[in-house]
Amino acid sequence: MALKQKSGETAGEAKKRRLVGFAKTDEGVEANKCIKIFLVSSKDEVGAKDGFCIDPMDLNQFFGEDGKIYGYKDLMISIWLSSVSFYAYADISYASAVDGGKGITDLKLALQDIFGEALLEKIDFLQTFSTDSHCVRSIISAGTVLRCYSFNEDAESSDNLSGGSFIEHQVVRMELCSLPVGLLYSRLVPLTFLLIDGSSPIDVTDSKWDIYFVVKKIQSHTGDYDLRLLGFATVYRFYHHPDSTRLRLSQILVLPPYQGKGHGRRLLETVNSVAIAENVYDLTVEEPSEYLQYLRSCFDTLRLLDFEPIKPAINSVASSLRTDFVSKKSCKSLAGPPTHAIEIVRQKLKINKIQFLRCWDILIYLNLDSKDRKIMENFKASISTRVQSDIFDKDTKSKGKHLIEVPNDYDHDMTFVLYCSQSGEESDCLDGMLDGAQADQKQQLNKLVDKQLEDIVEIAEKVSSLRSS
Ligand SMILES: CC(=O)SCCNC(=O)CCNC(=O)[C@H](O)C(C)(C)COP(=O)(O)OP(=O)(O)OC[C@H]1O[C@@H](n2cnc3c(N)ncnc32)[C@H](O)[C@@H]1OP(=O)(O)O
Repeated sequence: MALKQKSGETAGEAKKRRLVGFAKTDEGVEANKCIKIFLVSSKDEVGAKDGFCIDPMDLNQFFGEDGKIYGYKDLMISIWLSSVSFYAYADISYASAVDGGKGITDLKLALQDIFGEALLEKIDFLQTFSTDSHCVRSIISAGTVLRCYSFNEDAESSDNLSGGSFIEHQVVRMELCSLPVGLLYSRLVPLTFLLIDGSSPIDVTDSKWDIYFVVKKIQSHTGDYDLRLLGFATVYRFYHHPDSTRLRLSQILVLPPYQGKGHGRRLLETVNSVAIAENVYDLTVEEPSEYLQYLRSCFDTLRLLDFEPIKPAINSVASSLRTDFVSKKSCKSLAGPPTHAIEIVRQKLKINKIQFLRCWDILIYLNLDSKDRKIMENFKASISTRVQSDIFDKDTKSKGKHLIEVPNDYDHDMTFVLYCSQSGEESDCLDGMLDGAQADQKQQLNKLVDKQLEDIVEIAEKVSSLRSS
C-alpha cells in the first residue's frame, strides 16, 4: 500500500496552505466518492484507470458512523484487486493530510478491515502475477467436479455445443476447512463485503461448510490448462432431527464481469442437485438479495411447472378462481397449496414451504387468463387473503393485538409493529392512535398486495419466455 504526497512543498508552505485549507471545519469526504476498485487480471492493467471498475454496495459503511474520511485534501484511493490470485493493492494519494478538527482517518487500518491479509504492498502485489498465477488451479483441482458445461463467451449462451468457440466451465465442490481452500476463501471475503449486502465472514474451521466454485478452463498453447475463478457459493450443513441434514446457501457471488451470463444459475442448480442427490431435508437461502430471490423463484417455478404430483392441486385452485364469484371464505382455501403438495415438493425438490408459497402464486397465475378482469380480481383477492393472514391475523385484534405501521430508517416500503395490550388497559391516547393507524392499514395492505402481484407477473413473464425459448 502506498501513501503519496503529491507536491514537493516546504514545511512553511504546507503549514500556510493547511491554515487556508482547513479554516472551516473539516467536512470530510465520503468513502464512496474517493475510492475506486479495479479488477485486474495482469500486471499491465495495474495503474491503468480505464480497467474494469467494481461497483461496491457501499464503501461508506467501513468508515466510521458517517461513512466519511477526514483529514485529507484531494484524496484518491485506487485499489487493484487481482482476479487471478485475489490479492489487492491500494494506491493512496492526497495533496495534504492535516487534522481539521475531526482527526485524520487511519486509511491503512480501514482498508485492512475490508481486505485483511489480502492487502499487499505494490511490489509484492505485482509479484503475485507470477508467483500465484496458478493458485486457483492448484487449490481447486483437488475438489470434486460436480458439473461441466461449455459456454460460448462471444454468444454469452449456454450448454449448446453447436458453433462458436466454447470454453469448458466447471462447478467444483470443496470443504472450506481444508487449509488451502480456507486461505483462498479468506482472500474472497473482501469481495463478499463489497458486493453482498450485510455479508459477514464465516468460520472456515467448521467442517460443516462447503464451498462451490465456478471456474473456467483456460487452455494454453503448450497443451496445459489453467483455471480462472468466476464465482462461488458457501453452503452450510445443519443437523435436522432425528437423522437428516438441511443445506443452507449462505453466500453466492459471481464476479461482476461474469454476472448475468448464467453462472449464478448453474451454481444454484448444482447446489440444488446435491440437495436432491443426498436426500437432505430441504435447501434454504440465507437472506437472499432481491435479484437472487428473483433468480431463485424463476428457477424453482420452472422446476415446479414440470412436477406432476402438484398439477391436480394447481388445476383445482385455478379452475375455482375462474368461476364468476369467489366468496371470502373460499378465498382462504384458494390462498395457498394443500399440505400434501407442500410436503411432496419439499421431499422431492427440496424446496422449503416459504419458497414454495412464493412460487405457488406464480404457478396459479400462469394457469389463469391474465386478460380476464374478473379472474384477476379473484386472484388478487386470494393473494390479499394470504397477505392479511400472514401479517395481520384478524383474530389477533380480539386478543388485544394490533398491527400498526411505523416509519423506518431503511427505506423499506413499510414496517409493521404488532402491539399487544391487556384487555381494558388501553389508554384513550393509544386508542386514537390505533384508529388512525387502522384507517391506513387497508391502504398499506393493498400496496403490499399490489407489489406482490407485480413480482408475480414479472417472474411469470420471465418463466414463460424461458419456456418458450
Ligand atoms: C444469500 C446471498 O448471498 S444474497 C447475495 C447474492 N449475491 C449478490 O448480490 C452479489 C452480487 N450478485 C451476484 O453475484 C450475481 O448477480 C448473482 C449470484 C446474484 C446471480 O448470478 P448471475 O450469474 O449474475 O445470474 P445468472 O446470469 O446465472 O442468472 C440470472 C438469469 O437467469 C434466469 N434464470 C433463472 N432460472 C433459469 C433457468 N432455469 N434457465 C434459464 N435462465 C434462468 C433469471 O431469470 C435471470 O435472467 P434475467 O436477469 O435476464 O431476467
